[in-house]
Amino acid sequence: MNQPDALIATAPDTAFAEWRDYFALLKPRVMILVVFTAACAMAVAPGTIHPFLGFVAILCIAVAAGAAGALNQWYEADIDALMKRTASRPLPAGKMEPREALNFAIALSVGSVTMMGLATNWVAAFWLAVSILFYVIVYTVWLKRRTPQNIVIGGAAGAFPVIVGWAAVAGDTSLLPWLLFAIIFLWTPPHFWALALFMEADYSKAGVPMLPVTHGLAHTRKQILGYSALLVPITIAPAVLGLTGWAYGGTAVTLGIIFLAMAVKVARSHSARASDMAAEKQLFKFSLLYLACLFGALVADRLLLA
Ligand code: HEM
Ligand SMILES: CC(C)=CCC/C(C)=C/CC/C(C)=C/COP(=O)(O)OP(=O)(O)O
Repeated sequence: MNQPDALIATAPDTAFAEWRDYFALLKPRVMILVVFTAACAMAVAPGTIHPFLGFVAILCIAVAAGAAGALNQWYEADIDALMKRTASRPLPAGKMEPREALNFAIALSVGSVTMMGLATNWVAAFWLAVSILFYVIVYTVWLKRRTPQNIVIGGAAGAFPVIVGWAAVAGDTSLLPWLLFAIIFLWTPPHFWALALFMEADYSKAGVPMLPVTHGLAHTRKQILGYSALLVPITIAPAVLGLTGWAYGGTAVTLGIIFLAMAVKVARSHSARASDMAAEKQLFKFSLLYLACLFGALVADRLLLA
């Protein structure tokens, strides 16, 4: 092959980004649980919303979460290119021009916030804008490359959507939605650090100061247990305060015992190789099921009481 032919064969094809690439830019798998928690908050919020407007509100939260994920990928294509888990994303893989991704993400951000304001109310639209800005500016631009506390503070981004969902129906916020916010806020460190333990090599290679990279595996395991111990009482608080029934409370206690048992197993583990980290992988997977079941129970509890 002469030189120009070789270039054509290996150069990334950014001319024709496909719909699949745009879809991948939205981090759709993570979005599902974010949207689910927000939809559950909508279901238990006081007030009524027309089913069509409720659907539009959920769509706006999904689009905003996707837009924030796209802005995140636009900003950190350099580190995504260095990590095995993220190297095949559309930007590091050269399937899309950065400018295309940025325009797409800005259009979706502005569109979703505006649509939320028009379809529901501007309190919900305000918190939706805060969610996007928190994920992009506070987490991605400001904290991610600077401090291992990045996900503790930045984790609020993933907790705001429940406030958005609640406000879309109720028009304002109250104690219960802020407790739901606190649940996701405290859940995020065990969720993410369990994964970061077995992905430590990737983050270390990319120079991202995640806790296992900066403070080691043993310290991270202790922090996971500490945050889990804070999380479980907060999940039970809505029932204790009489804001939910005991169907939710009982589920929170049961799930909490399982979550704590798994976190203890992680804290006791000494594995240094990702391939030996069964307890960490189990906790990461369970963290997803845990949050889904907890929010599902919140809705089921409300239906039982109705
Ligand atoms: C700052 C906060 C958070 C960080 C840094 C974080 C980080 C991560 C990372 C790195 C992954 C692996 C993604 C992949 O390889 O595809 C992941 C997976 C996941 N996260 Fe989080 N996460 C955070 C908050 C949340 C929140 C708030 C939710 C939902 C409420 C969530 C839901 C999920 C889900 C559902 C997956 C599995 C995706 C899959 O199956 O590929 N995350 N998270
Ligand atoms: C409504 C709205 C704006 C919601 C956004 C909230 C949201 C999805 C928060 C979760 C944050 C998240 C997926 C971080 C992934 O970390 P990372 O970006 O460091 O992961 P990566 O290494 O996979 O890129």
